[in-house]
Amino acid sequence: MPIRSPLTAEQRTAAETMATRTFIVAAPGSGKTTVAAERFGVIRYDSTLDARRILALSFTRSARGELAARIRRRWGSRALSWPQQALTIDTLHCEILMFLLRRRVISWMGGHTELTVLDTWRGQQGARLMSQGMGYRRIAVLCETSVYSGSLKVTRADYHIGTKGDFEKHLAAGRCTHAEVRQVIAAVLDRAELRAEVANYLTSTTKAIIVDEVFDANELDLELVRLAASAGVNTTLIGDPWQALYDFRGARPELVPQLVENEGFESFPVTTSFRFKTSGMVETAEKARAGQSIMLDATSDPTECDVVLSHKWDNLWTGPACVLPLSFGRLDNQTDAAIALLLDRLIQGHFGHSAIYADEAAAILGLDFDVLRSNGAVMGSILEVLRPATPQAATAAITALRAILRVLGSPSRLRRLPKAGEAVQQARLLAIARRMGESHLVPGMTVHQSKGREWPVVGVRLGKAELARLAAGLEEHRFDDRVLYVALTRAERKVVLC
Ligand SMILES: Nc1ncnc2c1ncn2[C@@H]1O[C@H](COP(=O)(O)OP(=O)(O)OP(=O)(O)O)[C@@H](O)[C@H]1O
Repeated sequence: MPIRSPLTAEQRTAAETMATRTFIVAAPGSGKTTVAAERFGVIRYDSTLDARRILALSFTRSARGELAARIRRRWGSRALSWPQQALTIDTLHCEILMFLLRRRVISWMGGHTELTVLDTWRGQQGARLMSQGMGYRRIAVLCETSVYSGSLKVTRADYHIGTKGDFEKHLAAGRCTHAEVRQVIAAVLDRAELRAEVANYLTSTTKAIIVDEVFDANELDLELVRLAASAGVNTTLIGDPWQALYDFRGARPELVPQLVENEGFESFPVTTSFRFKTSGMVETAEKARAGQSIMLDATSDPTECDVVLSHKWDNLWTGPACVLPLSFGRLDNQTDAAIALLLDRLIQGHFGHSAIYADEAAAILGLDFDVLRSNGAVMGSILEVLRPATPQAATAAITALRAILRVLGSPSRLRRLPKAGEAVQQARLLAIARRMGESHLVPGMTVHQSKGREWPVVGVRLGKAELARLAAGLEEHRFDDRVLYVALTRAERKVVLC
């Protein structure tokens, strides 16, 4: 077994407690993920003979990946061998739903017991971008013990299915998204007899759950945690209320203290931060948490930064040309996807890893990402077309891009977009071209993407309103302030304005 890392007394107490309901609250860089990984092994390798799994849970794929990597690094690769698992909570929802279907506790349209669960309806038959006030979207409802289709007013812009026929065709084919899974699980947890089935499933399969970043949990996630804890599953919750960022997933950080109190969790604060290596950073992080005014210095040389962060992707693209953002953001059409793949080629060349959403872009275009990668020279040749950074070069590049994707096997025919759409794509290509002339590029990403990570020097691109919030003093209950807080606390040595 690998040698144990030197944990502080606080960290060790939290990781090794015999308590069965454990709540670990910790500041940035104080070792939340370190303690989560440690506790996983402490419970996994304790002396009790128990064949049930230890389940490490987080809320996004990247956070799950980071937690799994830390567990393996600390305890060796066998630490996560079957039945032990590190999952996103959405995957746990799917697992529970399919258990209920297989056991015929509830039934799905068409009698399916295995489902294809998509991230989004986007690209599926009948799906369109619907925003608030655009009528009703279809949802999954549970009547008695059968899943049917129902409807609900659109309250948040997203790709939804509005017509009953299209929606039911998907359900009858055993196809849904995580949203429908959550709708059904929420209905299941509302019914005592079905809730008891879930409790039985959890206690028979799972000895302990360790939930990292618990302040990103939504109401349903917390209800599942409550059920697991009250059913006797050893439950550890770890997080920092200042770092709750998943509002779009319905995160309800304010409900966590209530759950902790009502269910009798024992609290273990972990206070020493190992991230901050300079007195300046210690002071900045302390002031931010205390709601005191913060003034950041602007850098005259952004290449001194190891990363540049911003709330929104657009804000990174309008910044210095030496900052290469890892994405343009959400992919709304096939041309967006094509340009994301071109950006991926540039990012691969510079940083040796993928652009964010590159695999999603390949999927939208019906391309095999690995085949695309092995044809990297083709994308490289389009970047060369773009290099002069003129409008003519951008037009030539986009024309070549559309033609080449067909050659690479994309079944999609990338049509010209309406004039305004084409102008956006031209501007994006020119923004890529401008970066190609830079000798030193710094990666740019959103604060959401930076969560859980750290760099020596962090640049932040802030607007007037954000600077005003920093000057006024941050408040934990304000979502935008928490985004700023996470951005500031990614730096080990220095955080500067870019
Ligand atoms: N006891 C320790 N001794 C030395 N270094 C430590 C110790 N505990 C954690 N670290 C280091 O501190 C850094 C932050 O740890 P970790 O990522 O676990 O913190 P975190 O609280 O999860 O961070 P975040 O607030 O970003 O989510 C890592 O580089 C980790 O290796």
